[in-house]
Amino acid sequence: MKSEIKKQSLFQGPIVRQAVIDSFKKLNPLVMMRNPVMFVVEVGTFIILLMLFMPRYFNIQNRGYVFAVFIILLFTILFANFAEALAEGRGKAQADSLKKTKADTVAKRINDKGEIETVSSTELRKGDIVLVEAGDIIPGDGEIIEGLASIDESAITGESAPVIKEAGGDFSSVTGGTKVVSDSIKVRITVDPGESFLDKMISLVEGASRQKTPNELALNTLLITLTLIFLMVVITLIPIASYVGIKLQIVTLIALLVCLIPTTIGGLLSAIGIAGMDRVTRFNVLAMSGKAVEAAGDISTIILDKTGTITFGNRMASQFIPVGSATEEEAREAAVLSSLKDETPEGRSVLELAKNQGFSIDYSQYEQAEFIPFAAETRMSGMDINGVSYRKGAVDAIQKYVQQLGGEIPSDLKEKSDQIANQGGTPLAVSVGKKIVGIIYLKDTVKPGMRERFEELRKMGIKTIMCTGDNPLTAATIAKEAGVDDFIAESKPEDKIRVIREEQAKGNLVAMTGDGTNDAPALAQADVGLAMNSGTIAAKEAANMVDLDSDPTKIIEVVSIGKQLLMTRGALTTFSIANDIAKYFAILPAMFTVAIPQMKALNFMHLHSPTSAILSALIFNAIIIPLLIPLAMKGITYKPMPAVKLLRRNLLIYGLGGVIAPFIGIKLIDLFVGMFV
Ligand SMILES: Nc1ncnc2c1ncn2[C@@H]1O[C@H](COP(=O)(O)OP(=O)(O)OP(=O)(O)O)[C@@H](O)[C@H]1O
Ligand SMILES: [K+]
Ligand SMILES: [Mg+2]
Repeated sequence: MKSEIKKQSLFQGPIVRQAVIDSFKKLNPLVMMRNPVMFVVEVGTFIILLMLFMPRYFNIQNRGYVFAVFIILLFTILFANFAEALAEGRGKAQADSLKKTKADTVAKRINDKGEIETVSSTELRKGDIVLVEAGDIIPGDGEIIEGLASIDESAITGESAPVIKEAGGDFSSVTGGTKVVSDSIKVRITVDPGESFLDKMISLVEGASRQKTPNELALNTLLITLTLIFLMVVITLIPIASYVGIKLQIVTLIALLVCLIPTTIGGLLSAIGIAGMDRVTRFNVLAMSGKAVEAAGDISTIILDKTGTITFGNRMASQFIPVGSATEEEAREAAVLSSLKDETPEGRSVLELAKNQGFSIDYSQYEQAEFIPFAAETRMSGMDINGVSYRKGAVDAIQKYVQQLGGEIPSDLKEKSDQIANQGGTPLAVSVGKKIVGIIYLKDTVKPGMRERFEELRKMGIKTIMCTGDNPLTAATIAKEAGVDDFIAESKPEDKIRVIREEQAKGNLVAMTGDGTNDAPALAQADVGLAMNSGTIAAKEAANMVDLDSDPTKIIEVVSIGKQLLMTRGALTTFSIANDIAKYFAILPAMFTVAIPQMKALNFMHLHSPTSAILSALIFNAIIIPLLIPLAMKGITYKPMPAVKLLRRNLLIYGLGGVIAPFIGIKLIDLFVGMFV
């Protein structure tokens, strides 16, 4: 587990240089149009440029003043462009290093005749089977169909410790570009060229597929409305001014407009969003959309599965316990027979334990048998031979199964399975025909630190629900040990979806973490579906986030980042609008004092001269954007506390701060500008 963020300086040389170049490229009006507030500034700047070229036509006397306004406005736009380019640049740098991983590799494809032919990885198609041996790079995304290998996934996760992947179960998916360190596996390729995980990851961090989120769209509408209102305010000033006998200069009106419209948030808005996505990536979580990250900031319930999420998930058989009149030998033999072709880790661990206990078996006897693979629906697995059925599975499932066949339930079954469940283990009942002969004790352990992590979530006001296919006693024991708020036992895949839908119906946003194919529908239904990279392909496709480190508690960081993103955007919007109001008081008196001496009373800032006042307000308006870039990119620090308290705190800092800051800032700038004008 590693959840500390990868540290990286905000202003790295090459990224900054590229961002400066991009700031100019983004002056293209077609690009600028996507940001209506800054587009208005650009139009104003262009009009002023025309005035500079045709001073006589516009009757310009003070060309120096006009030129100064032009330069300041140009920089206002460039600063906003720089913020966005800088945020984008960090993702592009990461994409470049991923592209290096994506170089073509040689694949050993197995053809219909079972022969191996060497082809380029780019020729592989969905459904192809390849052999990957120790030292080979896995040529494409796929699922292991045979074998077990340790795999170095550092090219994608940055984590150097190899991970074990094996056929069957929840740890069977492999990613193209990673390397087999030991053993050999057969992999069925599951994607066509260009659709691989790495391709998706590159386009994601590059921001190529970035779209405005619902929150951003809503805020944009607000900003456009404000801009239109202020445009009207400024236009109505013209008749008012001429009524009192002042002819307002167009330059001054444009300057006033730019000061009033929310340029600060308009300039930083997209940088905030991009940086939020980038922060998630830095935690080794791939978010498929900004919408998912924002939703994470608002969730109130998290559904987690037990095995592999809260516990380590290497459920290993540790004991065969006979029940009823059966002996331990009978229980062991039945357990083995029900697991002969069970490819899940649980199934293999049964064979392993029996072997270690000195049990041996003649496999050739069972070639005719019909195998029943494990299914989350039935919660059983086994085999049928010569009319006898061998089954193992969840105790309640096996009980129902033998009762249907007319069998009896041994009197000691409940006591013995409860004992295992009370210790947090999973009991699997084993049956031969309609007789239950024993119990397999599957051991699993809760991951360390879970209790603290769930406590953190509780402080954020988020409820945790553990959803497991396991029996209620085991579930209760693990739930208590891990400290989740609630649990649901014996749940099938559709039960997980039902729980999520019920929460959503109450108006709550729900997050779900999972790794298995049986989790896929629920991952898709949840507002935030976080799949483990170690998990199955179905789970990863259904989810809208993938954790490369396969650490389910990462959801906590994702939630924090989501909250931070929403808070940062809210705080800077508040600051920006509060700011604009203050600028009004700097500029308006300056415009009118010449004609109406009484307006002097409003000039409590005692700015040097009307021209200096306007220029100072404009300069403040411009430089506040780069000054706030670090805050926009790093985000406001989030500490778990109730939402109301948080809101009050932020309003105080950014609302009040936003009103006060410009008075101080403009006054200081005026002291300097006043020396020249
Ligand atoms: N290989 C197997 N053969 C028979 N029964 C199994 C096997 N593996 C698990 N079971 C039983 O089926 C139940 C459900 O298993 P499953 O892996 O689907 O759980 P789940 O819904 O993913 O929940 P969790 O992963 O939190 O335990 C288990 O609790 C166990 O009783
Ligand atoms: K402004
Ligand atoms: Mg599971």
